[in-house]
Amino acid sequence: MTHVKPIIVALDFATEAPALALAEQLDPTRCRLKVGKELFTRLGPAFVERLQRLGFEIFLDLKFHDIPNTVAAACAAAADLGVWMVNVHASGGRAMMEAARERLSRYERPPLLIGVTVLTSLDRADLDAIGCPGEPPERVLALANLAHDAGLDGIVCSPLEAAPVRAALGSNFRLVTPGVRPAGAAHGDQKRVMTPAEALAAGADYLVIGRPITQAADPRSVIDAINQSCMNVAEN
Ligand SMILES: O=c1ccn([C@@H]2O[C@H](COP(=O)(O)O)[C@@H](O)[C@H]2O)c(=O)[nH]1
Repeated sequence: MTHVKPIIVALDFATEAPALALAEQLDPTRCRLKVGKELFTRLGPAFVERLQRLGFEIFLDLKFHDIPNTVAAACAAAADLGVWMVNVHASGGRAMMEAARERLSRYERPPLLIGVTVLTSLDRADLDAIGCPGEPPERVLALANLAHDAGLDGIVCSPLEAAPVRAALGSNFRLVTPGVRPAGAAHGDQKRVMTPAEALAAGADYLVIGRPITQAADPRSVIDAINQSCMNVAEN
């Protein structure tokens, strides 16, 4: 089987007009949308609902990281909004992730609950500097295991770690990968990067892609080209 609709477009905009203009150009059968901290802080739940009315499944990327009670309540707020996917920082700990899981289990159709491992903008030197020495894959695997044991549906990691996490945690654990760049695209602040086809071949389920699409002259053709490049990558 090949991947169905792997692209999640990161809708990182400062105002409503360009975000809505892009969403209205895109096809919900070809991609999902991600609403992150910038857009959500500016436009709030009403904008998420508007995107959902256009037919899009929404990944609400707010990366909750707080005490268990607070994170569980925030996840419930996301579920009430009807989003498709929500995330928490796995480094918030097992009790925090379990509290989120328990709270979402009260919903008939809860959003997918995903744990952020090591941000794709960090490399080994950055981990050293924040007092977490070691290679990113080592830390990603440890946090992936913790998220899995806490009952989460998957993790955010870079595609570079997809293969070892997939091998360790099996085919049902969702791997959501930012740090994806079509060949030749600028990496910007992303440090752990692969192309879309490489990411899927390594075991990623979803490709979170922002600037290469949102800043393109013709975002739809970039999405079509990425989907085309991924067509023959088999699921593993
Ligand atoms: O580790 C992470 C977690 C989240 N992100 C988010 O993904 C997109 C990537 O955007 P690009 O423009 O393709 O770099 C962005 O919204 C981040 O907040 C991430 O990059 N890495």
